Amino acid sequence: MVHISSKIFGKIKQATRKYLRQGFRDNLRIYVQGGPGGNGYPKFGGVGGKGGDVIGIAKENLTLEDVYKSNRSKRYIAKGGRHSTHNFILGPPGEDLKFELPVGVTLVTDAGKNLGDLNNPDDQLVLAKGGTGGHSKNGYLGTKGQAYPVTLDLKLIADIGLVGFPNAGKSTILKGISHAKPKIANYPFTTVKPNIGILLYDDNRQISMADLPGLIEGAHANKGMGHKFLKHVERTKLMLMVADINGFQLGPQYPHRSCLENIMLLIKELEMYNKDLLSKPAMLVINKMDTDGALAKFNEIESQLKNLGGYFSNYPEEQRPEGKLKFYEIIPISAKENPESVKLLKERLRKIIDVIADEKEKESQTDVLEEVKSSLKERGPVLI
Ligand SMILES: Nc1nc2c(ncn2[C@@H]2O[C@H](COP(=O)(O)OP(=O)(O)OP(=O)(O)O)[C@@H](O)[C@H]2O)c(=O)[nH]1
Repeated sequence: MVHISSKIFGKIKQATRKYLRQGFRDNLRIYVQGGPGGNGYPKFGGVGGKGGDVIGIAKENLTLEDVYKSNRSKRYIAKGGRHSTHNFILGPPGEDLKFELPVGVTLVTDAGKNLGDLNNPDDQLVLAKGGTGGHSKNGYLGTKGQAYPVTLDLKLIADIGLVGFPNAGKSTILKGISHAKPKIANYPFTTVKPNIGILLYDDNRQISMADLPGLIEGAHANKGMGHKFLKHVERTKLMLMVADINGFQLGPQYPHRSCLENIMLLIKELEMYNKDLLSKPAMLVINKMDTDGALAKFNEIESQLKNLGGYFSNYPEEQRPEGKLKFYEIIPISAKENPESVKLLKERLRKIIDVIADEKEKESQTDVLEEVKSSLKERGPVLI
């Protein structure tokens, strides 16, 4: 998309968002090393103690900045196992090194091996295993523990992620929809905290919504930055795409793009990052319906909105997305001037999130059923 956008928008001066200037840390590279195993004691067939493991434990309300500040050396080295001696034939194991990490981190080694995710509080993950103790089968020499640099990559976990070009009204929607006293989620994103809101419903149901502003803006403004934020969309249950009915123009020197063109660019942007994003549940909001001529514009494009594929086919291949993004619903609103429309949006979001949850539930039930069926096929009685 970077190149597509630059074709369309030309070279764009970087616009830095406030929280980007504040230096929000969403990844951190550390070094982990399991403790070495202790040596065995050949004379008595003694076994050396196992080296300690390095273990990460997920904790809420923690940021990667906190992790960094608590250990600026960024080295996590577990204790070695003790050697076997004539007093301790079985050498005592080395102590594990446990430390806390924010909920939502993925841990990847430099070689690209994914060690796993910490998605829920108190989840634990062994980042580096300690070495085994020396014994008769390994010449009584303890082995080294695993050791490598690991990158902690923090992904936002929210039910809904707002996706859109700058100025479309994402922040206004977030503020309006979680208005009164917006409950700011307990997410470990100190610097982006104001961009995550909770939608509270009468029955106390809560749905979290994240404004991911750097997302698209960054993708076309400078290489990498937009993609850096696009990763947060991956974990949301629903993408809420927001487009201004009047379209978007980055500045007087750039061409004006219509609402439909913006939608196409956004979809292409998502596709270029990860085409799997297009199979995520999505909903489209057309904002600023209070502005002059908005209703006429909406009526004009309504049929095309329902058949985006047909509309995109008017554009050259390199500009239009290859895949399709299916919107559950398309809702025109005015985030600023029409609280009723925002209320309606809030209700529809609840419905859709519930439908998605039901579908997931059915899927997991089908999975279990399939598992049971296949295990019966292998081991169960043959029914004649
Ligand atoms: N007329 C009108 N203006 C709106 C509406 N919603 C938002 N705005 C205005 O549009 C401008 C941009 O709104 P934001 O909510 O900051 O948009 P955003 O998508 O978060 O923009 P970035 O922060 O640049 O990503 C502000 O001046 C808002 O007051 C609307 O429904 N109608």
